[in-house]
Amino acid sequence: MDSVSLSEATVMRRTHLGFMHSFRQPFSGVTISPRFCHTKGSRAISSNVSNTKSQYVYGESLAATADSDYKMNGVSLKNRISSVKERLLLDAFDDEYGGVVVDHGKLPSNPTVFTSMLRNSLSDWRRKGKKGVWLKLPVEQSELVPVAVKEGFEYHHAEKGYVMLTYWIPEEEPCMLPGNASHQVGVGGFVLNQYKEVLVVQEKYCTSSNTGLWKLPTGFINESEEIFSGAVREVKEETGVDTDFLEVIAFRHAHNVAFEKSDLFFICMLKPLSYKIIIDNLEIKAAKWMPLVEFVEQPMIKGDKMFKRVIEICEARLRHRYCGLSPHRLVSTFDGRPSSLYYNVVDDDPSDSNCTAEFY
Ligand SMILES: NC(=O)c1ccc[n+]([C@@H]2O[C@H](COP(=O)([O-])OP(=O)(O)OC[C@H]3O[C@@H](n4cnc5c(N)ncnc54)[C@H](O)[C@@H]3O)[C@@H](O)[C@H]2O)c1
Repeated sequence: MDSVSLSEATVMRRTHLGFMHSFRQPFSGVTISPRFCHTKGSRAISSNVSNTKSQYVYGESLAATADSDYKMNGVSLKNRISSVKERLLLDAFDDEYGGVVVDHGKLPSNPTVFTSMLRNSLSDWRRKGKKGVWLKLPVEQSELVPVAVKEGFEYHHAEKGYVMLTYWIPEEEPCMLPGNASHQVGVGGFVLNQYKEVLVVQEKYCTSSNTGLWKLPTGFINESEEIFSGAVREVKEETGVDTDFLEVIAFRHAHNVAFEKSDLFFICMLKPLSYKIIIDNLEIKAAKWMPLVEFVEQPMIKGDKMFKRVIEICEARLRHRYCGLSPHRLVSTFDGRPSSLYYNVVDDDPSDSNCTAEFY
């Protein structure tokens, strides 16, 4: 109990006595800590209040009194009572699907208090017909995870700083909560210079069958990063070469790639803006400009259906016989978010087409 705050201790004792029973205790018999009674914009109930007004009790009879907006020391008792009751429930926001999102910034630190508040909240949400519950538990409060799991919550996803758990309340309806993100998103840069040389790397860590292979620079895009800027960043990080994004030439969709996750791999055509190579020693063993014909002749590229096809597509693009997808920034009124729509030719506006863009 040493890390339990006064307010949490109060909740714990109530829990022990029984929820409604403790509510029926007269003011004089209940220790109310200033923090427990504190509401936004009003002062805490002081101990002399409880002595003076000891005839008023929690529960239905007090609620009746509170409804008439009885005042103690000039402060509305009605507000105070609802504040005390709310403190026994977890703070949560409604979501647009009839569910609730628990405010992780206001979680109690003590697992016993959390157990009680979670149970009360689940009953309350069930009574109100709520559906899905989202509970984000920060890593600093990881001791609350087993409590939530014991109450029936399931893991949804985790990041470095938290684990997200969910609970589906309606027993008669199938769970409609969406699953965790199902894909990782990768990018590869096809960068060609004026001598028809392609920018290639040898990876430091790769399967034995790929040892010695000269390949396109590849990597993963970061959270909230655009495909076009992720490709430019990856090429810069691995080779030191600055580029301009031109087009998405093709993308590959594969499954069960990393811990059962699927993989979207966008092959991007980039225009070189610099030529000097400075490799990233952590990831890359070597990098160079390699004649395209030599690159294609590598047995691993020649024998790989996907890479062979990718090179064919890139060559067709060089001859203006093929057109990739270029990003167009727009805001959709559907969700109000700025986003990138990738497309190629717009028939009635040839200037919008990127098929004429040069590569170097
Ligand atoms: N590498 C290829 O030859 C190749 C071929 C086809 C498609 N792709 C696509 O390229 C995209 C990126 O793949 P990639 O092969 O460049 O990524 P990768 O697996 O090489 O990972 C990128 C970097 O992340 C780090 N990393 C990844 N997993 C790690 C781990 N378990 N421990 C420590 N460090 C780790 C390493 O620094 C690594 O260089 C994917 O979409 C993939 O499908 C790559």
